[in-house]
Amino acid sequence: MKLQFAMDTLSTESALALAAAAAPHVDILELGTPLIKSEGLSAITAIKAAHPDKIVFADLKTMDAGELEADIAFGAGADLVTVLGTAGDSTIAGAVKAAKKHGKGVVVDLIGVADKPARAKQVVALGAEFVEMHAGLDEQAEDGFTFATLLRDGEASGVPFSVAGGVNAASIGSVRDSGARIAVAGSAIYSAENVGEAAAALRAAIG
Ligand SMILES: O=C(CO)[C@H](O)[C@H](O)COP(=O)(O)O
Repeated sequence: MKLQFAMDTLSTESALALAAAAAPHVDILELGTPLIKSEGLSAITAIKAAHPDKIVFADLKTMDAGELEADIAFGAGADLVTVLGTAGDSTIAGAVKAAKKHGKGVVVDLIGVADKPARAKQVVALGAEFVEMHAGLDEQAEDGFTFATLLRDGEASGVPFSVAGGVNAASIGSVRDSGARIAVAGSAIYSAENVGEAAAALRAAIG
Protein backbone atom coordinates (compact mmCIF):
# COMPACT_ATOMS: atom_id res chain seq x y z
CA MET A 1 0.00 0.00 0.00
CA LYS A 2 1.26 3.48 -0.86
CA LEU A 3 1.34 6.35 1.62
CA GLN A 4 0.08 9.78 0.53
CA PHE A 5 0.80 12.93 2.53
CA ALA A 6 -1.93 15.59 2.24
CA MET A 7 -0.29 18.95 2.82
CA ASP A 8 -3.20 21.08 3.97
CA THR A 9 -1.24 24.25 4.49
CA LEU A 10 -1.54 27.71 2.96
CA SER A 11 1.87 28.67 1.66
CA THR A 12 4.27 27.12 -0.83
CA GLU A 13 7.09 27.80 1.60
CA SER A 14 5.52 25.71 4.36
CA ALA A 15 4.51 22.99 1.87
CA LEU A 16 8.12 22.75 0.68
CA ALA A 17 9.30 22.41 4.29
CA LEU A 18 6.67 19.74 5.05
CA ALA A 19 7.50 17.86 1.86
CA ALA A 20 11.24 17.92 2.58
CA ALA A 21 10.66 16.39 6.01
CA ALA A 22 8.17 13.72 4.94
CA ALA A 23 9.35 12.81 1.43
CA PRO A 24 11.73 10.01 2.44
CA HIS A 25 8.78 8.13 3.97
CA VAL A 26 5.90 8.77 1.57
CA ASP A 27 5.10 7.88 -2.04
CA ILE A 28 2.70 10.66 -2.97
CA LEU A 29 2.87 14.36 -2.09
CA GLU A 30 -0.59 15.94 -2.12
CA LEU A 31 -1.15 19.65 -2.47
CA GLY A 32 -4.32 20.17 -0.45
CA THR A 33 -7.20 22.19 -1.88
CA PRO A 34 -6.58 25.16 0.46
CA LEU A 35 -2.93 25.34 -0.66
CA ILE A 36 -3.86 25.40 -4.35
CA LYS A 37 -6.57 28.02 -3.70
CA SER A 38 -4.10 30.12 -1.74
CA GLU A 39 -1.02 29.88 -3.95
CA GLY A 40 -2.32 28.76 -7.33
CA LEU A 41 -0.67 26.45 -9.85
CA SER A 42 2.82 27.69 -9.02
CA ALA A 43 2.70 25.62 -5.83
CA ILE A 44 2.33 22.45 -7.93
CA THR A 45 5.32 23.44 -10.06
CA ALA A 46 7.44 24.16 -6.97
CA ILE A 47 6.68 20.82 -5.29
CA LYS A 48 7.31 18.84 -8.49
CA ALA A 49 10.60 20.68 -9.07
CA ALA A 50 11.74 19.90 -5.53
CA HIS A 51 10.56 16.26 -5.66
CA PRO A 52 10.65 15.02 -9.26
CA ASP A 53 10.79 11.41 -8.06
CA LYS A 54 7.48 11.64 -6.14
CA ILE A 55 3.95 11.39 -7.45
CA VAL A 56 2.51 14.89 -7.15
CA PHE A 57 -1.21 14.92 -6.42
CA ALA A 58 -3.18 18.14 -6.93
CA ASP A 59 -6.39 18.04 -4.90
CA LEU A 60 -8.33 20.30 -7.25
CA LYS A 61 -11.75 18.87 -6.27
CA THR A 62 -12.99 19.90 -9.71
CA MET A 63 -16.77 20.17 -10.09
CA ASP A 64 -17.01 21.70 -13.57
CA ALA A 65 -14.72 22.44 -16.54
CA GLY A 66 -13.01 19.10 -16.01
CA GLU A 67 -10.82 19.12 -19.09
CA LEU A 68 -9.61 22.70 -18.63
CA GLU A 69 -8.85 22.44 -14.90
CA ALA A 70 -7.06 19.12 -15.27
CA ASP A 71 -5.11 20.35 -18.29
CA ILE A 72 -3.66 23.38 -16.50
CA ALA A 73 -2.75 21.35 -13.39
CA PHE A 74 -0.99 18.65 -15.45
CA GLY A 75 0.77 21.40 -17.37
CA ALA A 76 2.01 22.80 -14.05
CA GLY A 77 3.50 19.45 -13.02
CA ALA A 78 0.75 17.40 -11.38
CA ASP A 79 0.77 13.63 -11.91
CA LEU A 80 -2.72 13.09 -10.48
CA VAL A 81 -5.67 15.48 -10.07
CA THR A 82 -8.99 15.07 -8.30
CA VAL A 83 -12.47 15.53 -9.69
CA LEU A 84 -15.52 15.22 -7.42
CA GLY A 85 -17.71 12.14 -7.77
CA THR A 86 -20.74 14.42 -7.49
CA ALA A 87 -19.71 16.12 -10.74
CA GLY A 88 -21.40 15.13 -13.97
CA ASP A 89 -20.01 12.31 -16.07
CA SER A 90 -18.97 14.78 -18.78
CA THR A 91 -16.79 16.65 -16.27
CA ILE A 92 -15.04 13.44 -15.26
CA ALA A 93 -14.68 12.35 -18.89
CA GLY A 94 -13.20 15.76 -19.74
CA ALA A 95 -10.57 15.47 -17.01
CA VAL A 96 -9.74 11.94 -18.22
CA LYS A 97 -9.28 13.31 -21.75
CA ALA A 98 -6.73 15.84 -20.41
CA ALA A 99 -4.99 13.09 -18.40
CA LYS A 100 -4.61 10.95 -21.51
CA LYS A 101 -3.12 13.91 -23.41
CA HIS A 102 -0.48 14.38 -20.68
CA GLY A 103 0.05 10.70 -19.81
CA LYS A 104 -1.23 11.39 -16.26
CA GLY A 105 -4.21 10.27 -14.15
CA VAL A 106 -7.53 11.32 -12.63
CA VAL A 107 -8.69 10.38 -9.14
CA VAL A 108 -12.36 10.75 -8.27
CA ASP A 109 -13.04 11.97 -4.73
CA LEU A 110 -16.26 10.44 -3.40
CA ILE A 111 -16.74 12.96 -0.59
CA GLY A 112 -20.46 13.60 -0.14
CA VAL A 113 -21.55 10.74 -2.43
CA ALA A 114 -24.32 8.70 -0.79
CA ASP A 115 -23.72 5.40 -2.59
CA LYS A 116 -19.95 5.37 -2.88
CA PRO A 117 -19.52 1.78 -4.21
CA ALA A 118 -21.97 2.38 -7.08
CA ARG A 119 -20.46 5.72 -8.10
CA ALA A 120 -16.95 4.24 -7.79
CA LYS A 121 -17.75 1.64 -10.44
CA GLN A 122 -19.23 4.28 -12.77
CA VAL A 123 -16.27 6.66 -12.59
CA VAL A 124 -13.66 3.96 -13.09
CA ALA A 125 -15.61 2.94 -16.20
CA LEU A 126 -15.25 6.58 -17.31
CA GLY A 127 -11.47 6.28 -17.01
CA ALA A 128 -10.60 7.33 -13.46
CA GLU A 129 -7.40 5.69 -12.25
CA PHE A 130 -8.83 5.08 -8.77
CA VAL A 131 -11.38 6.54 -6.36
CA GLU A 132 -10.86 8.20 -3.02
CA MET A 133 -13.10 6.92 -0.23
CA HIS A 134 -13.15 10.24 1.59
CA ALA A 135 -15.06 11.43 4.62
CA GLY A 136 -14.84 15.18 5.10
CA LEU A 137 -14.82 16.71 8.56
CA ASP A 138 -18.57 17.38 8.43
CA GLU A 139 -19.36 13.83 7.28
CA GLN A 140 -17.17 12.41 10.06
CA ALA A 141 -19.26 14.38 12.56
CA GLU A 142 -22.62 13.06 11.28
CA ASP A 143 -24.63 10.62 13.42
CA GLY A 144 -23.89 7.05 12.52
CA PHE A 145 -20.66 7.70 10.66
CA THR A 146 -17.85 5.29 11.37
CA PHE A 147 -14.45 4.95 9.73
CA ALA A 148 -15.33 1.29 9.14
CA THR A 149 -18.12 2.42 6.78
CA LEU A 150 -15.52 4.03 4.56
CA LEU A 151 -13.43 0.86 4.47
CA ARG A 152 -16.51 -1.29 3.79
CA ASP A 153 -17.49 0.98 0.90
CA GLY A 154 -13.99 0.61 -0.53
CA GLU A 155 -14.09 -3.16 -0.34
CA ALA A 156 -17.63 -3.23 -1.78
CA SER A 157 -16.64 -1.03 -4.73
CA GLY A 158 -14.48 -3.70 -6.32
CA VAL A 159 -12.28 -0.99 -7.89
CA PRO A 160 -8.91 0.45 -6.83
CA PHE A 161 -9.40 2.92 -3.98
CA SER A 162 -7.63 5.16 -1.51
CA VAL A 163 -8.91 6.14 1.95
CA ALA A 164 -8.80 9.72 3.27
CA GLY A 165 -10.11 11.57 6.30
CA GLY A 166 -9.00 10.51 9.75
CA VAL A 167 -6.13 8.21 8.77
CA ASN A 168 -3.64 8.09 11.64
CA ALA A 169 -1.36 5.69 13.50
CA ALA A 170 -4.35 3.98 15.12
CA SER A 171 -6.40 3.53 11.95
CA ILE A 172 -3.85 2.94 9.20
CA GLY A 173 -3.60 -0.81 9.87
CA SER A 174 -7.31 -1.21 9.16
CA VAL A 175 -6.90 0.80 5.94
CA ARG A 176 -4.21 -1.62 4.76
CA ASP A 177 -6.35 -4.61 5.75
CA SER A 178 -9.30 -3.29 3.72
CA GLY A 179 -7.30 -3.71 0.52
CA ALA A 180 -6.86 0.01 -0.12
CA ARG A 181 -4.12 0.87 -2.62
CA ILE A 182 -3.28 4.13 -0.86
CA ALA A 183 -3.69 5.58 2.64
CA VAL A 184 -3.97 9.37 2.72
CA ALA A 185 -2.80 11.09 5.90
CA GLY A 186 -2.90 14.83 6.48
CA SER A 187 -3.11 16.14 10.02
CA ALA A 188 -1.57 12.99 11.49
CA ILE A 189 1.66 14.10 9.78
CA TYR A 190 1.55 17.89 9.40
CA SER A 191 0.30 18.54 12.94
CA ALA A 192 2.94 16.32 14.53
CA GLU A 193 5.78 17.88 16.49
CA ASN A 194 8.23 15.99 14.27
CA VAL A 195 6.82 15.66 10.74
CA GLY A 196 9.51 13.26 9.52
CA GLU A 197 9.07 10.94 12.49
CA ALA A 198 5.28 10.93 12.13
CA ALA A 199 5.53 10.01 8.44
CA ALA A 200 8.13 7.33 9.24
CA ALA A 201 5.86 5.85 11.93
CA LEU A 202 2.93 5.56 9.49
CA ARG A 203 5.22 3.96 6.93
CA ALA A 204 6.49 1.49 9.53
CA ALA A 205 2.93 0.63 10.55
CA ILE A 206 2.05 -0.54 7.04
CA GLY A 207 5.33 -2.20 6.19
O1 LIG B 1 -8.85 16.38 1.36
C1 LIG B 1 -8.91 16.68 2.53
C2 LIG B 1 -10.01 17.52 3.07
O2 LIG B 1 -10.97 17.76 2.11
C3 LIG B 1 -7.84 16.25 3.48
O3 LIG B 1 -6.60 16.54 2.92
C4 LIG B 1 -7.86 14.77 3.72
O4 LIG B 1 -9.15 14.39 4.07
C5 LIG B 1 -6.89 14.39 4.84
O5 LIG B 1 -7.54 14.52 6.06
P1 LIG B 1 -6.86 14.23 7.48
O6 LIG B 1 -6.18 15.54 7.88
O7 LIG B 1 -8.00 13.86 8.39
O8 LIG B 1 -5.86 13.13 7.32
